[in-house]
Amino acid sequence: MHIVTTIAGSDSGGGAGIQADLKTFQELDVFGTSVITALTAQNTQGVMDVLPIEQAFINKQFHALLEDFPISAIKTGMLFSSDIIRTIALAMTNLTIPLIVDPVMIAKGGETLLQQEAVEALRNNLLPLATIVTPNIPEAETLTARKIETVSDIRLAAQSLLQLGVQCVIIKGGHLANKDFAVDYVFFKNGKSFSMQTSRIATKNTHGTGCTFSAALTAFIGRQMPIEQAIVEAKKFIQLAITHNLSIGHGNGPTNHFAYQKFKESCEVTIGETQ
Ligand SMILES: Nc1ncnc2c1ncn2[C@@H]1O[C@H](COP(=O)(O)OP(=O)(O)OP(=O)(O)O)[C@@H](O)[C@H]1O
Ligand SMILES: Cc1ncc(COP(=O)(O)O)c(N)n1
Repeated sequence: MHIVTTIAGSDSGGGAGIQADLKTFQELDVFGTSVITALTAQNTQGVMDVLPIEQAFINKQFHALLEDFPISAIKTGMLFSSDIIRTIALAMTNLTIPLIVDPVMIAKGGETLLQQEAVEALRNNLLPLATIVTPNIPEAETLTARKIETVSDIRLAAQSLLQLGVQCVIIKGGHLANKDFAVDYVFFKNGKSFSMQTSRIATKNTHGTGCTFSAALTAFIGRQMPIEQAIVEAKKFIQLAITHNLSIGHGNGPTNHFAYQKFKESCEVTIGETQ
């Protein structure tokens, strides 16, 4: 059994954060473990409050796992503060476990999940240790201090992130003006790149899409799947989870983690160039 870890915030509403990650891990046959960085009082309508966990206790959770389990992949989600980021980065130094960093910054409702002052720590302390980083367009803009409006801007932003030492950058194109397709752009350190296109699902139930995508990627990487295949399978997982989204709650409902196992054979991802 492959064992993977999510280092993220708890979403009491169950659609994002630790809860989305563990549901995804379960569906993909890996054993999920967790380090909780913050509690959120949250539902499909928004984040009411955030309670960060003390650094020393985050450290204890992480070391409890490292001492007992042969972890095969780790992901990070909501990290909230520069202190928490530095704690995780320090614990990750000298580990050779693949690290997937989802640079969560702002919730769908606009609430802060990463303090402004923590962006530098994310760039300087954690990204150099990352195997894969998965920003959406606003996150990539914040991390690179560049405006992104075209595919050529995406390429420049990815190059700037690769220069920090990240092995692979996936920029999720959900915020580009494209009503028909959801296109993500993948860039590797060795210069290779490709795009992944699926049909855009018209739904408001997209709570936790970023968390679920990066958790699926972590599960496939943890299962030792080759990285390019893992990225495409994770795109299939999130496409099916959004297609079969759940209308629960009064706001932005969650995605459906059960859909992939049922429908994976029928999901098409079109691979293209990044021009
Ligand atoms: N409506 C949608 N239909 C199909 N895929 C989507 C949709 N919304 C997001 N995705 C995909 O879900 C994955 C996670 O996207 P994520 O939500 O983190 O980023 P985004 O789409 O760029 O931003 P946001 O959803 O915050 O507008 C990506 O693969 C993205 O392309
Ligand atoms: C605890 C927590 N972590 C992350 C998100 C972001 O969710 P999304 O995946 O929709 O960007 C969230 N709303 N809450």
